Amino acid sequence: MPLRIDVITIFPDYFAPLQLSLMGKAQQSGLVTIAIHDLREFTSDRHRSVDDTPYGGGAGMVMTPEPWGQAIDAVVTDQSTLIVPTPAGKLFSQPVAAELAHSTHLIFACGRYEGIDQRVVEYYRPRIDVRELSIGDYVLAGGDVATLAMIEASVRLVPGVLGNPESLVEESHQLPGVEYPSYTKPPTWRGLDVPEVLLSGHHDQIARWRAEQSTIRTTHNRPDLLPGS
Ligand SMILES: N#Cc1c(-c2ccc3ccn(Cc4cccnc4)c3c2)n[nH]c1N
Repeated sequence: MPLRIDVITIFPDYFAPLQLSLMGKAQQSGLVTIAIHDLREFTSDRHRSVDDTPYGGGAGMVMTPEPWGQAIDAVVTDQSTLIVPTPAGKLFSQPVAAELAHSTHLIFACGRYEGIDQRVVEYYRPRIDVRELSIGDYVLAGGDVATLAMIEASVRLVPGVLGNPESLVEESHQLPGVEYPSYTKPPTWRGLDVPEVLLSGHHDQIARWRAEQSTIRTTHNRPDLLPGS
């Protein structure tokens, strides 16, 4: 049963990259189906409006609930998980990507402006799994880039999408800490040599060196990922 993904957005063109590379191959192989829906197709006024002023005042505009209700109703089933990207969401992570990779149907609601009327989340929460997710502690202009990131991180974990599942084992955020540095040909580049141990053929020594490099890199770049931190 392929993973079905429906993306609802006012900027469908943001999702053209999903036809390329690994994501494109995943769709061609039938492991994943991705459909992009223009929210404005679900409006009923001649201006195809999707936003209005916020109750309680404040800057910016808020996305009105009805177009979202119409759009989500058009694709939702009792197997759906509704993902709402938002700066206020729980942090998206590799474990969350793995959960999403094993879902049946994902609906991504890509908001813009100051976000989507909260009643959309409130309406669907008693009916299906609803997850408000953030990809990090910085503010984007909308949910589209976050959705692209979450789709890519999740779809690459769908069994069969990656040619060599081995490559999933040693990558950052799978193992504790970050991954070791990588090198390839030429053995010397602009006077810089590849670490000798990697050319030695001594697999135990290489494994030990890589573990040391992972710890050094984690300590320097992501001490928060060190065991016991
Ligand atoms: N995931 C995620 C996000 C977002 C994000 C996601 C959806 C929307 C819809 C609108 N905005 C702009 C906006 C600006 C200011 C306040 N509230 C909203 C979004 C930002 N920003 N940063 C993340 N990690």
